[in-house]
Amino acid sequence: MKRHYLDHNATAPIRPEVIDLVAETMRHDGNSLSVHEEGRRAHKILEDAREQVRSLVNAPVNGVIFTSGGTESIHYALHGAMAPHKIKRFFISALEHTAVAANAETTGADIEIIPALRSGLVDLAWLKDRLANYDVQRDGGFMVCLMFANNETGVIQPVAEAAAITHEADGLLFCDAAQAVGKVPVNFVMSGADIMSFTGHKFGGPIGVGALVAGPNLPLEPQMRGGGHESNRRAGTHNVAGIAGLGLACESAKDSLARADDITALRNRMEDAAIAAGAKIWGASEERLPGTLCLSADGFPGATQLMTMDLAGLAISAGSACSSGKTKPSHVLTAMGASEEEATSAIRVSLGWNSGAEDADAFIREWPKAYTRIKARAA
Ligand SMILES: Cc1ncc(COP(=O)(O)O)c(C=O)c1O
Repeated sequence: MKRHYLDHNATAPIRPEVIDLVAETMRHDGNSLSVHEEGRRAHKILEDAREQVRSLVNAPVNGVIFTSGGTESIHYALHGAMAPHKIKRFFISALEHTAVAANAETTGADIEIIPALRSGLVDLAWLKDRLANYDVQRDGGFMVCLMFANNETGVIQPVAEAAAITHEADGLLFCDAAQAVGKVPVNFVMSGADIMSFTGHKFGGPIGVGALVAGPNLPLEPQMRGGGHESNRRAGTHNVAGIAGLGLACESAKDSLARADDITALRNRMEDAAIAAGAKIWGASEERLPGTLCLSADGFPGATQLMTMDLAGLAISAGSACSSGKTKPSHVLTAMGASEEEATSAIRVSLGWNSGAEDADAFIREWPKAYTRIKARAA
């Protein structure tokens, strides 16, 4: 049976040209700190990849630090800011990936959750009100954490506005752009974020390689210490092949950005079919990632939907699968005001760089049929 992969937000298939480059680079791997020819070649590969990353997200010169992925970048951003910026409090949007709150908790700083609106946007009015009473001299430094786009609903967040509110009160803004880079235009400078993170495997790069982007003059305490890699900012022998793959994925992603309207049209076709069958869509009133569809289907548990679609040849996800690997009710939908029934009957369908009409058609053929069957059984 032909499989249809509709779970790009969990991880996207790696691009074939990236596999070729990673394999080729591994054959000649050198240590980028070695001064011999092999080392110099590795160094050049890294710096070329850094330029490719910089160009995709408009990062400042010397503003890209390579890491092992999104989770490490989040850890680095939060823990690395603690001492230099005397952080005493994190304001974390209720929509963030679990890695953000989990890493903030281990810093020992206080945490406040910024509520979400039913639309899937963060509640900026809440943040504005809260920061009007915040005094950095009295209360200590703070960081606001707001993702670029949500992994479950795809809703694009008002990062630039949040950054302006944050800076007005002398805080730092960290933006987890893991789901946005390579899918929609991301411009670090225009976003207003002080620190941004992303990961290669969400848009066709290799798993296990990502980046932290920050102005070169923003003090951040290194979290991995040892060798002098990444200009003493992140120790450990470089994953040269993986980084070369990340660079190429950034280059190739420019084509996917050009396909965004096509991907949106495919998503909208699936969405219309789901609505016609009785589904409720999350985040539909806001600007979303082109390929992301999050729906609830009363009486059709997410785990059952996942298994039914899997048997029909479609890979989708249910609940917070992206972050937990489990199908517990999504904290994102719950924060948006979903009832328990709505949250437990939610699934996420996500398209990406290699999705085509046949993938959307498979969903349109299989999902409404399955839901109609479930409803008929319950009647
Ligand atoms: C929004 C978001 N942030 C961070 C991550 C973690 O990235 P990584 O899997 O590279 O550690 C993910 C994906 O799991 C994500 O969706």
